[in-house]
Amino acid sequence: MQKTFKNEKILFAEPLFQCDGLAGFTRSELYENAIHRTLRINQLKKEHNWTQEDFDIAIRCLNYEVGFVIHLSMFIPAIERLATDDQKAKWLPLAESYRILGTYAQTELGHGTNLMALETTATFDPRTDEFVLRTPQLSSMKWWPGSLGKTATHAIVLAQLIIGNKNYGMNPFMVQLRSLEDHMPLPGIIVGDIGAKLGANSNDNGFLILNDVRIPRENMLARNSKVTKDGRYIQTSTNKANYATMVLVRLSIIRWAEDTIKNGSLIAIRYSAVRRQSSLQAGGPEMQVLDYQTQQYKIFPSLAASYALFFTYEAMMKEYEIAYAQIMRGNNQLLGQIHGQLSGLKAFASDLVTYELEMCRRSCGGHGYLKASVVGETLLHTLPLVTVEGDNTVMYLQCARYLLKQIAKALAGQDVDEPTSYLKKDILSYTCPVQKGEHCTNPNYLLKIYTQRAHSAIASVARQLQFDLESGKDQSSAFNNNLVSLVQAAKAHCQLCLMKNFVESVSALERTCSENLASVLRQLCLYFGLHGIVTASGEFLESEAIGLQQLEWIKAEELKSLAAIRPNAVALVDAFDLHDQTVMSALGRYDGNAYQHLFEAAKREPMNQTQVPPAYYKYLRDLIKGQPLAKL
Ligand SMILES: CC(C)(COP(=O)(O)OP(=O)(O)OC[C@H]1O[C@@H](n2cnc3c(N)ncnc32)[C@H](O)[C@@H]1OP(=O)(O)O)[C@@H](O)C(=O)NCCC(=O)NCCSC(=O)/C=C/CC(=O)O
Ligand SMILES: Cc1cc2nc3c(=O)[nH]c(=O)nc-3n(C[C@H](O)[C@H](O)[C@H](O)COP(=O)(O)OP(=O)(O)OC[C@H]3O[C@@H](n4cnc5c(N)ncnc54)[C@H](O)[C@@H]3O)c2cc1C
Repeated sequence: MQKTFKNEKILFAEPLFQCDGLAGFTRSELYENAIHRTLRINQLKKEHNWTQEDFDIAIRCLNYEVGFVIHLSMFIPAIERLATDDQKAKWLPLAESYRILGTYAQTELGHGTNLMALETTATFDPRTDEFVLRTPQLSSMKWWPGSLGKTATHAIVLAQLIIGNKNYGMNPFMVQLRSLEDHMPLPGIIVGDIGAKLGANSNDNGFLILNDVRIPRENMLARNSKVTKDGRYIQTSTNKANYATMVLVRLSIIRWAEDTIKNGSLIAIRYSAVRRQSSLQAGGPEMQVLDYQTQQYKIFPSLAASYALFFTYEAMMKEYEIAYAQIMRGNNQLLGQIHGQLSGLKAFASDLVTYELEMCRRSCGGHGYLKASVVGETLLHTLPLVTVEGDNTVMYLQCARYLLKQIAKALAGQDVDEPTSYLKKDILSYTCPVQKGEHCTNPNYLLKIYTQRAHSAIASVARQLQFDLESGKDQSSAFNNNLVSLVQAAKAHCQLCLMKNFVESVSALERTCSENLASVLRQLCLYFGLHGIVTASGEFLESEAIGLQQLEWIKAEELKSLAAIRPNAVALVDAFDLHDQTVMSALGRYDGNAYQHLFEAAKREPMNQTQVPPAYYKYLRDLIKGQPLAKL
């Protein structure tokens, strides 16, 4: 699955990268440990001539538990996408050599989703050929950017550009925050950490107040628009090109989601293989819990999702590279498609994995509630994905907006983008391909069912919107009246994309891999398709993509699939080729000795470093000896 990291032994030979879940670390220790890790990986890269891909895989091996991730995942990519060639020549060498450490400061205390309403301003001062940056009120302060609190020396600040008394919308500005001499905040800069979070506490997400901070005109990243010395605003590309960095990160979130669900399903399946509990035969031997149908029903979806997201990421990476190669040459033809696709898939992938990770955690029983199992930690670390780079609901709506435009083109007989080509079909000519039970074992038949359900959902909400508009509702009321259906249509399209990528990828692999492997992957793909229909059966029935008889056959086939996957379940997670130090779970170790590793982890617990706790001397001793307690 993940390209085997040939340098794994080098990485995990070092104690720095062996922290078993980093249990007991304070926030400051987590923060320091993360920075230390990033810089040590950078040294290893130089010492062993690693490629940038090796460096990136090393960070993934550590579950991104490293320092200044934003510098690498957003600050540098933003310079690459938003700066002119001259600006790149100035800023990229500094950023790539860590001479400056950056963040992407867009979200404010009062606004994260609605970029048009961001309050930070950058006012052009022609007298001094500078921009004056200001966060005018409490709600304007930048709030959330990663590494902003204590690390970043620079920020790409997204601000409303003001020239004279005209607002030219959100534009990117390079702002130095801290001295490169003593790391103190510069004049006019108030910056700090926003406080402890549910997870990812090694990251110093921060706040930033800008009090009339002056920067030179050339600090406006000007690939897509610039201001001349005499104060003229010149737009050289669509202003949405300034959103480019977010599109890239939405793509990387699909990869992040894939990585986390692989960890979760590996822990749950390996533990379920070694855990024996109860028996179905009175007096019989205790069963591996992995043999209970309900346990398989709970955790095989995460296994299938791991492979589905792997194939979808690979497909979307190719789609993204084609789109951005064109966009960087000034051809924005694919901008809407890649934005619509990645908005929806980022939301769908993060929704899917946060749900399935909790199922993986629950399937580990009590031990799933221990930090040492790491599956709970993985969930906490994954939760932000439903919010970062765009709240999922808002992202689904962006995807739905794209789908509405595509179906309008299809109905007008115009060309549509490849990902929505199914909208050109005559929705009324559909006949469910599953006409008898055994037809449920054909993933291509299931794909036709997914296609009809998505087409029907998009067509239905488009019709309802049209009806609302024709009955006199204004645009925004008609939209708000149908937001739930729009989200539903976007989810249907995204689920179709995952199924399509899974079916097509397995079909391509069949031509080169062994029949044994092909049959295992076909089985997993079939299961993914069946399970997806069962869990959204209402929508599949409503769209008439299937009838009740088909649903009955599909549910029966899904349960049969569980038994078919069971013999290969452990091998399928071993195939992720994840090092124990990557998974870091006492329950998911390759050697299967869960109880021993749990006990080792308990022994490392700081509270166990002394036999008698300090609280005994303060409170318990007198209590136990019946002595009168001093006033507390
Ligand atoms: C919700 C958004 C997209 C609304 O944007 P807005 O400017 O208000 O435009 P419209 O919805 O009216 O759309 C206009 C037009 O622009 C197209 N478009 C929108 N976004 C993009 C894009 N990214 N790329 C290309 N094109 C885009 C849209 O399709 C419309 O096209 P038409 O042809 O139909 O006119 C916007 O407000 C938004 O993106 N909000 C989410 C904010 C966000 O994602 N923040 C992330 C901050 S960084 C972060 O979270 C980092 C986390 C670090 C970590 O991961 O740990
Ligand atoms: C861990 C973490 C790291 C982050 N890192 C960064 C960073 O490095 N840089 C940065 O700039 N930002 C960062 N962010 C901020 C993040 O991008 C925002 O939180 C995100 O864009 C959501 O915006 P919001 O928080 O304002 O939520 P809101 O938009 O206020 O959402 C609140 C609710 O309102 C709903 N809602 C909002 N608008 C609409 C609408 N139009 N239609 C329907 N419903 C709507 C949402 O669905 C949600 O349910 C980070 C956030 C987190 C959690």
